[in-house]
Amino acid sequence: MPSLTLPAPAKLNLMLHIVGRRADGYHELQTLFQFIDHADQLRFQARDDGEIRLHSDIAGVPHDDNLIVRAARALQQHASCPLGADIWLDKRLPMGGGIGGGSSDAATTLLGLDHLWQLRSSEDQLAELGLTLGADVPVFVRGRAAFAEGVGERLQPVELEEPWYIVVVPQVSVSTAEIFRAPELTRNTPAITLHAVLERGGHNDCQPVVEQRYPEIRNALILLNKFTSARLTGTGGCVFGSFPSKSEADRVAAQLPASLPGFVAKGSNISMLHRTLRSLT
Ligand SMILES: C[C@](O)(CO)[C@H](O)COP(=O)(O)OP(=O)(O)OC[C@H]1O[C@@H](n2ccc(N)nc2=O)[C@H](O)[C@@H]1O
Ligand SMILES: Nc1ncnc2c1ncn2[C@@H]1O[C@H](COP(=O)(O)OP(=O)(O)OP(=O)(O)O)[C@@H](O)[C@H]1O
Repeated sequence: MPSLTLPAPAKLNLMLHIVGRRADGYHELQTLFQFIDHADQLRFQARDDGEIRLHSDIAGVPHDDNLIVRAARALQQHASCPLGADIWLDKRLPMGGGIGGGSSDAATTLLGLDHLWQLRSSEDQLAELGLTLGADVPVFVRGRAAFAEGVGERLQPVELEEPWYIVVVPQVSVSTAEIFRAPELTRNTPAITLHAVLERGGHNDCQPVVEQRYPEIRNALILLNKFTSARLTGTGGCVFGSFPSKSEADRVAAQLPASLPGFVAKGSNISMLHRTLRSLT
């Protein structure tokens, strides 16, 4: 049976404004997504009996709840595909870190199995299917750095600088739902244009809430701020800062305490997944 190995890279939210709330409770955002070259790895092998089997456990996530399995089944159903898959995951991205690991795994599964099963679904179809799995899945399906509005589904591709980042991983997991439920969260930041974001930057409305509730994350921000302007990604807990070169980023990373693990990765406007898929065709 044919097999395929693909990366599921992380994203950063370079800014994240909350501009309103929908009737269903979901928040309307304006956010700038960029990918980084730091990724989970997934291997897919087709099966002819229609079974979907993920052979790698994630602590605390039952097999059938894993976004990889849910994405595979959603695609199978959408395309009425009789094939199945064995799937192996090498988990390298921290969970609950705000760098989108679960969403990226789901997107890689949609694109990987679409390729392996030769379904030839359109990018629009896969992005729509992805949105049913999570608000961040469509940007990973499309694989281009983007300004996102709505709950993250209205995407405008953007060309950004591609600096090197340090991503610090405080050893706490933040629940996205908890931060969006917080009464003190700012939900009425005035909407701005993409032009204004690119010219003046922005901020992350979740950051004050997370800093107040998680002292470890506040400390990480204080520490990284000594070297560069540090910010929270998504609802946290990862914190990042940018540097003009890998050597600069490595030099600063070497000075961070062992209690604050992290990694250095290059920013990218085209995700590693899409670069890998292009090299296959
Ligand atoms: C914060 C971001 O990471 C920014 O990229 C995303 O908007 C979150 O995306 P995600 O992790 O895919 O989130 P989902 O799994 O769709 O939602 C988790 C929970 O967060 C809340 N949620 C999420 C996204 C959103 N725009 N408004 C919300 O209120 C909802 O309570 C939801 O039940
Ligand atoms: N394949 C998967 N990888 C990681 N988490 C998964 C996966 N499948 C389901 N989950 C569940 O999703 C939760 C969120 O995981 P994820 O790593 O995507 O968080 P995140 O980086 O904070 O995401 P986001 O930036 O989208 O908020 C996990 O705590 C876990 O319960």
